[in-house]
Amino acid sequence: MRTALVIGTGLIGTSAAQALASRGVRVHLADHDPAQARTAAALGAGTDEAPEGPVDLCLVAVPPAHVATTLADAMRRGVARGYLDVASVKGGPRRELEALGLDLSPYIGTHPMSGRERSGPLAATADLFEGRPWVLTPTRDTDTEVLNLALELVALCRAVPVVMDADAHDRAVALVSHMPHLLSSMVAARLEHAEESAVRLCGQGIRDVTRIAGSDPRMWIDILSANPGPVADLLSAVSADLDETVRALRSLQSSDDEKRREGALGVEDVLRRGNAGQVRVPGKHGAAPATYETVAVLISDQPGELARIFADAGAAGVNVEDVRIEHATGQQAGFVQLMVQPAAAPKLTAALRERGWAMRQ
Ligand SMILES: NC(=O)C1=CN([C@@H]2O[C@H](COP(=O)(O)OP(=O)(O)OC[C@H]3O[C@@H](n4cnc5c(N)ncnc54)[C@H](O)[C@@H]3O)[C@@H](O)[C@H]2O)C=CC1
Ligand SMILES: O=C(O)C(=O)Cc1ccc(O)cc1
Repeated sequence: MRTALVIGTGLIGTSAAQALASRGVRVHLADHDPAQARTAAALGAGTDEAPEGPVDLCLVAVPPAHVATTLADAMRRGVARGYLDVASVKGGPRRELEALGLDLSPYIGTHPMSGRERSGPLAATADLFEGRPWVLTPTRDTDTEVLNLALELVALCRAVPVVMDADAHDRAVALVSHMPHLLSSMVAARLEHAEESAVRLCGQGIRDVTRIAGSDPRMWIDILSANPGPVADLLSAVSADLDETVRALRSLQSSDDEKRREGALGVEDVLRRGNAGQVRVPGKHGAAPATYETVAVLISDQPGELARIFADAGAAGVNVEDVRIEHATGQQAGFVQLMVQPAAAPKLTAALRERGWAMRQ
């Protein structure tokens, strides 16, 4: 692939454009808000000048409700040899395109399973998709040349291609993305009017559970509107679990020993089923869950501290597999938890200590 046009230069469009541009593809950037395309260009994602002739691949990265009209417009103008979108839902946009009566052989619906709770080009990073699944939903009618272009895009973004049927994809993401998103919002919503004295006790657990509740509601209304049935089915199963758990907790309040035993069994049941589900969540790069050792380093809230730690870990020859930041409430300091292979932990601890970092024992 030598040339590409990215329409919609927000988080996903700009991240993909940066990855392509960094690997030698000439990328053109377009957005209905020209300032977004200018910002993406300034971030090294390509040029905001229009291409002179058809490009190899047109990637549409606009909110789901605008995908079909944006694609239809681009296809009618003949801007590319192949057309992809990246929307978080796949069945609806395809049906909308079919209803518009277009030849869909040069189109594939795709979905990179990677993102963030922040929007816009300033949140983009060229490595956003590295090691993450990128779903492709070709059909019998898809042009082979376009499928090859899509696979090339996924490879250039260092993602892992996964081929699926569009409706099967929508049921799967209802389970692993859309239903969890709503639950995250519901947990976070309990904090809105909570006492400050309670909120200041927040630790890493609630940060993990509520991170995605910070996402743009306009985008999520679009996503959920295009997948309401599968999400409602899952939420109703969760609702049954909630009812059971409330009953169990009420039994635990009883003065009757037998009732309290029943209550404890009910609570244990949901916790154990949670354990069984949690171990199925793949680790980084879609591999089996890995057990890392955590090395915790004290940092002050100053610019460049994190970059220095990563540089020192790199100089010690240790690969940091994952990272978490634990802010100390009300202080200008916190701990960075570096997750590394267990065998590398003593080496990293020694190297960082030698370079003057304060380590948590
Ligand atoms: N946010 C995430 O974590 C993920 C999002 N997606 C999908 O990627 C797509 C883009 O999402 P984000 O990049 O997060 O959104 P974003 O809000 O960061 O960017 C969307 C961009 O599209 C532009 N836009 C809106 N309507 C347009 C139109 N009609 N023509 C041209 N440009 C238009 C906006 O100005 C904005 O720059 C969505 O379909 C979303 O479902 C897929 C995977 C992850
Ligand atoms: O922030 C995260 O961890 C996400 O999982 C973001 C995300 C949002 C929407 C998608 O369609 C895919 C991924």
